[in-house]
This record gives sequence, structure tokens and C-alpha cells, in this order.
Amino acid sequence: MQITIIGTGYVGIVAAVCLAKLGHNVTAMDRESVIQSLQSNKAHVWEPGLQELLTECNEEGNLHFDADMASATANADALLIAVGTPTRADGHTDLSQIENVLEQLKQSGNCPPLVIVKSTVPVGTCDELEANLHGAGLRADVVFNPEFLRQGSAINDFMYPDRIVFGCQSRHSEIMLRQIYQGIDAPIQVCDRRSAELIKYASNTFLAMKISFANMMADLCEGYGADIRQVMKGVGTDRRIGPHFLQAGVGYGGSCFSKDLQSLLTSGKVIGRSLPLLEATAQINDQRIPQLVVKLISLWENPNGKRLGVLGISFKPNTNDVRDAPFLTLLKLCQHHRIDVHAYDPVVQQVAFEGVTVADSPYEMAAHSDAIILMTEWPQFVELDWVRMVQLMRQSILLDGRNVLSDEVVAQLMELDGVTYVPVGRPVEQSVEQRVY
Ligand SMILES: NC(=O)c1ccc[n+]([C@@H]2O[C@H](COP(=O)([O-])OP(=O)(O)OC[C@H]3O[C@@H](n4cnc5c(N)ncnc54)[C@H](O)[C@@H]3O)[C@@H](O)[C@H]2O)c1
Ligand SMILES: O=c1ccn([C@@H]2O[C@H](COP(=O)(O)OP(=O)(O)O[C@H]3O[C@H](CO)[C@@H](O)[C@H](O)[C@H]3O)[C@@H](O)[C@H]2O)c(=O)[nH]1
Repeated sequence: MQITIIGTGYVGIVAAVCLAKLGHNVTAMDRESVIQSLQSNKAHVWEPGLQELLTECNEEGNLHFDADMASATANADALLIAVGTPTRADGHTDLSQIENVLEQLKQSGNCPPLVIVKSTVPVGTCDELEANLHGAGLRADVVFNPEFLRQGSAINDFMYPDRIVFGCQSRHSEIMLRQIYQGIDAPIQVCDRRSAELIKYASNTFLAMKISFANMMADLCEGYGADIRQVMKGVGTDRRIGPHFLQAGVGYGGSCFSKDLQSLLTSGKVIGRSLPLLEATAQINDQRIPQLVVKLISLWENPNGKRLGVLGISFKPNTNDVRDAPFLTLLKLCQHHRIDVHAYDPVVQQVAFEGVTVADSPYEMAAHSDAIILMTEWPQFVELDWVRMVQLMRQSILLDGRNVLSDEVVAQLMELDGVTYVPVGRPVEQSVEQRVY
């Protein structure tokens, strides 16, 4: 099938290479600068396996890039929209990128018979988009086909999903969607468009709610001297609950959870429904970094001029994406308290915001610091020589924001003088001999 993809952000480029690998003839469209980079075989987003797959597709010849809507859509059987849908300041979803795509389509005069919306959009949007196209005399079927991939494991998630959802109103569009995904072995749920639109929001907000639940329980564990890892293990082994997304820590970040939660709250408000579970989920998450900073400051007499080492800038491992990363909230609070931030990240080497020095190695970051916060659970952080890290520091305070240091490493550190280890949802550990500063 000839498929044109509009938008080559995380979702668009992953969909493009995967659909090309599944044997479709794919044209991906974006801004000129992005298209130039892709045409010269350079992936513009950092995602494990993406560059390799892009190179393969370019060699195999069934993936093309084009910055012009008219030529990109000529002869297309289906158009897949994967542009951004950020949240506006008033809490509503900004649909302007999708609206622009529709305008460009109308001007180009080429509208494929099937328009697949993959961008996450509020309930009712696809009905409106279809009415808009029909109003302009373009007889396309608009379907909603939510994407559930996670950054860091995006290609695997696209190729081996738990389910594929088709929100479509006609048998013909369902048949076309089945052809597009016929190389993927996953259960397919076919439903109306509005339900499909809500499935995407309900999934993301439910996952966010699980994380906030774990974080709420972590606070209780700290108060009562229990261990959140044990509590969540015991909870998650109940098959009705499941072990995933119960990892307490610095809170969720990324471009989706907060945005989609906000959008769903607004959808509720529009029809006069409050969604208190989601309000609590957001509140708990918003408090994670401020609480962590309070903990940190309580360990110093005065935060002014202290040096903080931060391990991990991106919102999760295996991505360089810093959108809505907890690190950004941390940085803002540190600036407020005049704490000097030195950060290290395996893939984020430059940051577009002020007030942070990015180190070339974790050891360089640790040198002369008055505390370290582990923000992102990159496997290589767990494997660091933590004794060396601590010996390089001016004051040996470790805040393990993801609870990833092993009990063995912590026990080893406790044999050194003056080490304070502050995990999440567990008692603080201090070596017997505390240094006096
Ligand atoms: N990032 C994820 O992990 C993820 C997962 C599932 C769903 N989603 C949803 O998918 C959508 C896209 O997310 P993303 O993270 O890939 O977005 P993104 O912001 O990374 O990428 C969007 C791309 O669309 C391009 N674009 C915008 N308008 C365009 C136009 N008129 N013509 C051509 N290109 C245009 C932009 O230049 C950009 O490259 C969002 O609705 C998001 O909520 C994202
Ligand atoms: O137990 C957990 C699991 C995750 N997180 C955090 O939650 C955030 C989101 O993580 P994850 O869901 O793995 O990454 P995303 O790439 O944001 O993926 C989510 O958002 C996408 C965009 O909508 C969806 O497609 C995915 O299904 C959904 O998992 C990150 O900051 C994680 O550190 C935790 O704090 N504890």
C-alpha cells in the first residue's frame, strides 16, 4: 500500500520505518530541514535501533521523504497524521498542527480515501475532521488509530504491540487498516472513533495514576519505616493488578502523561464532569521534585552555593528527550535556592537552558559536589564505581531518585565514613561515622 505520513517526530518516523519494513511504500513529510536530514540518512531523533532501520529502509528503497504536501500525497492510498498535539495554556488541546495539515491537503487537491489520525486527539476530534474534509468536497474516511509506543523501546512497541485499536465508522476503512497492519501479530480491537479516542487517554492516565499511587504509598512508607519496593512487589504480584508502572521515584515526565492528563481533565470540564482521580494523580506528581528538594536542603545547613550533581537529564533512559523531564523542575528549584547544578547524561550532551553545567563523565560531575541526585535509571548509572564517586565528592550525600542502587552497593558505601544514602520510600541510611562540615 502507498502510505503518506505527515510529521516525522517520534511517532511519525518510527511509524515510517516500521511500515516500510512491513512492505508498504511509505513517503514521510515534514519541514524542509527535517526532510533534508532524513534524506541524507540522518535520524533526527535519538531512539535505539532507529538509525539502523532508517539506513536499511533507505537502501531497500521503499521509504521516501518529501517536504511538499502535493507531491507527498500524489497516489497515496492512505494518509497517516502524526503531528504534535500539545496543551494550550488554557488546558485545551492545541489542534493547530492538525488543522494546518487539513488546510495543506485542501490546497494540494490530493486527499487519499483514508485519513488515519495517529496523533492523540480529544474525543470528538475525528468526527470534526471528517466533517471538515467532507465540507470541502473531499470524500475521505477519517479513522482514529491510537499509538501506544514508549520512547526508548519505540520500534519494538510498534512492531509487537499488546493491541491495535481501530476507531472507524466504515467496513471499507477497517479492511484498509487491516491490510496496513497485516504483518503485525496482535489482537485488533475495532470500535467507534469516539471510544478509540478515549482509549488512548484512558490508557495513559491510568498508567500515570498507577505511578502516582506508588509515589503516594512511598511517602507513607517513609513515614512508617517500611520499604516501598517490598510493598509494591507484594501488590504487583496480584495478577489483577500487575507489576508494571508501580516504580516509585521522582515522578513521571515526558511529552505525553501530563499533557494527556490535562487534556482529559479539560474534556471532562467541557461537559461539566470533574475527574478527581486525575486531579489527585497530577497533584501527587507535581509534588515529587519539590519534596525531594526539601529533603536535600534539610541535609545541608544552607543550600546557597552548594554544588549538586545530577545523573540523568532526559525524562527516562534510552532517549534524549527532555520534554517535561523532572530534571527541568529540579533545575528551576535549584536556581531559586542558588544551588550550582552539574549534570551528566549518556546522550544529552547539550541543554538549551541556562544554569547547568553538563559534564563529560559521571566522575567529572561527582567531583567536588555536595550531593548527587540520580534522576534517570540508565543501566550504566547502576554500574558506576560508586565508591570512587563518593570519594570524589565534597559531601557524600546520594539521593537515589529511582531506587536503583543495589543493597550490596549501599552496604559497601555504608562502610565508608560520612555517607548518607537517601532512597525513595525507604529509610535513609547513614554510615556510622558522619563527617562534620
Ligand atoms: N512521543 C510519543 O512517545 C508518543 C506516543 C504515542 C502517541 N503520541 C502522540 O503522537 C503525536 C506526535 O507526537 P510526537 O512526540 O511524535 O510529536 P513531535 O512534536 O515530536 O513531532 C511532530 C512532528 O510533526 C511535524 N509537523 C507539524 N506540522 C506539520 C505539517 N503541517 N506538515 C508536516 N509536518 C508537520 C513537526 O515538524 C514535528 O517534526 C502527539 O499527538 C502525541 O501525543 C506520542
Ligand atoms: O513505574 C514507573 C514507570 C514509569 N515512570 C515514569 O513515567 C514516565 C513515562 O514513562 P513511559 O510510559 O515508559 O514512557 P513514554 O514514552 O512517555 O510512554 C507513555 O506515553 C506514550 C505517549 O502517549 C504512550 O504511547 C505509552 O504507551 C506510555 O507508556 C517516565 O518519566 C518514567 O520514568 C515511573 O516513574 N514509574
